[in-house]
Formats: sequence, C-alpha cells, structure tokens
Amino acid sequence: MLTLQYLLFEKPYSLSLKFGRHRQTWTRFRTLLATHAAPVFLKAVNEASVKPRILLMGLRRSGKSSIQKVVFHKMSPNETLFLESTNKICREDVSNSSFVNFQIWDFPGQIDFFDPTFDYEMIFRGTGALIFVIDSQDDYMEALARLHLTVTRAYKVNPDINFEIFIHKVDGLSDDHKIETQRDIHQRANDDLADAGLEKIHLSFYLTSIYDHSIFEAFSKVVQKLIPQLPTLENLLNIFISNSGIEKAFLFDVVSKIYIATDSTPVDMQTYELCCDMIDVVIDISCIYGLKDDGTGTPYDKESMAIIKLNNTTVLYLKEVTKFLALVCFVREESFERKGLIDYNFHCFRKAIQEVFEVRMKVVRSRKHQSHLQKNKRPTPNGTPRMPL
Ligand SMILES: Nc1nc2c(ncn2[C@@H]2O[C@H](COP(=O)(O)OP(=O)(O)OP(=O)(O)O)[C@@H](O)[C@H]2O)c(=O)[nH]1
Repeated sequence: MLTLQYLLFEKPYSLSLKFGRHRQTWTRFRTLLATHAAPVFLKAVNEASVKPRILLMGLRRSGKSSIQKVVFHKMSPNETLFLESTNKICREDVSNSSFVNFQIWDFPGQIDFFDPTFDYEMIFRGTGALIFVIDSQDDYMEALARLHLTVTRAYKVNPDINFEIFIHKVDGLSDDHKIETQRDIHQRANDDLADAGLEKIHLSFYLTSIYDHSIFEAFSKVVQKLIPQLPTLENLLNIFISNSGIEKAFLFDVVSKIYIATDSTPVDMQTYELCCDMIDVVIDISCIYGLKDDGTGTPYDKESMAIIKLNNTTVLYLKEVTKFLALVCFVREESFERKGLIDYNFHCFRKAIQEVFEVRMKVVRSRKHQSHLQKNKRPTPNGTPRMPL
C-alpha cells in the first residue's frame, strides 16, 4: 500500500491505492493533480455560481421535447407520440449530482429571431451548448437553413458556445442511409459556414433516436463538455482501472443514465447499453425489494451495489459513489477473483471524488460569503451603512 499526499488549495489531498499491477502510479497521480486539478478548480470557481445552459432548438416536430422527456423524465418513447407542440420557451433545472448541474431550455419550433420580443442576445450570452435537432426522416433543407441562421447569430453573441447537431429519428433509416444522411448534412452545414466566411465554427454531429441508447450517449457527450472537472475524473478513472485489473469503467449519473466520465479506452455502444440496462435492473429491483414495508427509504443509497456475471466470462460490477453517481465496471472473471483489491481501490477512488467535490463546494461557499459581505458594505441609497444580516 502506498499513500500519496498532495497539497491542493492548502488542503492535504490524499489517495491510498493498493497497486495490483503497476507500482509507479503515484507519479502519474501527482502529475494529474498538478496539471489538471488546479486549473480545473479555478475554472470551476469562476463558473460555479452560473449554471451552464443547454438550449434545444430545431424545427417544429423535430423531436426536441421528446428528447428532454425521455432523457430527464424517464418517459417511454412511445408516450412521446402524444406530446403537444411547445408554444413557449420551457426551462428546466437539472441538478442531479455534484457534477451534472445545468439548465435545459426547450424552444418552440417556430421561434423567430426577428421578433423584437425575443431577446436572443441575452439567451445566447449565458449558453454553454446549443443542441440543434434535425429530423432525418423529413426533408432537411429547411432545417439546414435554420441551423445556419441560428449558429451564425449565436456565434456572434457568444463564440464559446458548443454547437451540437443531433441528426434525429435515425431509427427509421437503414445503416447505409444513416451514414449517407450524416455525410450529406455535415457537408452542407459546413459548406454554408465556409460560404459565410465562418469556417472556424466547429459543429459536432451525432446520430440519435429516442428508441435506443444513442440519445443518452449523445447527451452524455454534450454534458461532459460542460463539466470542468472532466479531465480530473478521467484521470482518476484511468488510475483506478489500471490498478484494479478492470477493462472499462463509467461514472454514471443514475437518474438520467448520462455517463459523466469514463476512462480513456474507447467506448463502444454495446458496452454503454449494458451499463444502462444494469442501472435499470438495479433500480427496478431496489424499488421492489429495497424499500421499507411502509414504502419509505430510497432505492439507491450507500449500500447499493450489484454484480452481474455474463456468459462470456465478463463481470459487470456497479457501486454507489455519491447520492447520484454510480461506478459501473467491466471486469474479466479472472480479475474479479481479486475483488478485495478492486474494493479497496474503489474506496480510495470514491474518497478522491468526494474530496474533489468538497474543495469545489468550499470555494463556492467562500465566494458566496465574500459577495454577501461586499453587498452589505455598499452604502444604502440614502448614505447610511447597511445593517449586517
Ligand atoms: N421515430 C422517431 N420519432 C420520434 C423521435 N423523437 C421524437 N419523435 C416523434 O416526433 C414527434 C414530435 O416530437 P416533439 O418532441 O413533440 O417535437 P418538438 O420538436 O418538441 O416539436 P415542437 O414542440 O412543435 O417544436 C412525436 O410524435 C415524437 O414521438 C425519434 O427518435 N424517432
């Protein structure tokens, strides 16, 4: 066992790992904190008081409200057939966990940028990501024109926005047709930007459908770009898996099934789907057998953990990390024989995650306190000092 100590904002930050295979991890861990943690926290401090905003835009009936309902409200995809058209901007706070914390604004399809009552400058100024939904089963020429108008307007106001294009409803397309549609939309959207001299704007494209996990995966990637602690989380996961004989690990927001971080090995869709299914199984079984007789208690708490053995010598291992986060790992059967080692390293990993969060909260609290003091220092309009609250 080796204990690592590093001073972070004058707070001793320690992580003890039992090293299964590699013994030089402490150097990597120290480098991680030095290179990532400090700048990441400073960014978090600056942004902590403002919740990043995600806008859902696109033509009428492209599927915006359905996406929001399926991802964040557990609505079944078939029920979205009965959703009514949105006729005003709907805002919603998503504050599931310490890291997933943002606002989603669902826009009506017919929004008009030239309408003087629509203050798009104010809206785009505080936006982290703009998701533009294109219905791939429909003729998308009008959608592309609207995309161009939206992106150019938004970029002028706020060049830091992430532009995320969901080529949606791909469940109705064959595999070849999907690839062809994505290529065509990608080409046309970028050509339009190049014609306007705006080739520096980067658009990210995703093929999505509410009828499979693609919408959760795409949303995970959108949200990850807004989490300032992402590099720290990824590096902690890398250290954890390499010392525990784990093949792949995801840090999940249990409520939305968005994965907020994973290690640096590539993600494949099937692995992600298995993890989502496992979370569903755990929560469903907990809801039946995990609550008290009078129905009180929560289906997900400190004790939550699950092991599922697949028939291909792989083991799925789920453990609670915080009130809203779960770690889901893929382990080979032979590596899972050293479960004690995995559990010990997991314990250290969880502690590290909690400390990352605590430091952030501490700084947020002190900032709030300082701004409160400053507010009270300012004289009142008639010149008398303010009473301390
Ligand atoms: N096949 C398929 N249909 C979808 C998908 N997502 C949404 N839909 C359907 O598309 C229709 C329109 O969905 P909405 O979510 O109401 O669309 P919207 O963009 O919010 O529409 P407005 O509120 O009018 O702007 C509904 O009938 C949904 O069931 C998808 O991934 N695949």
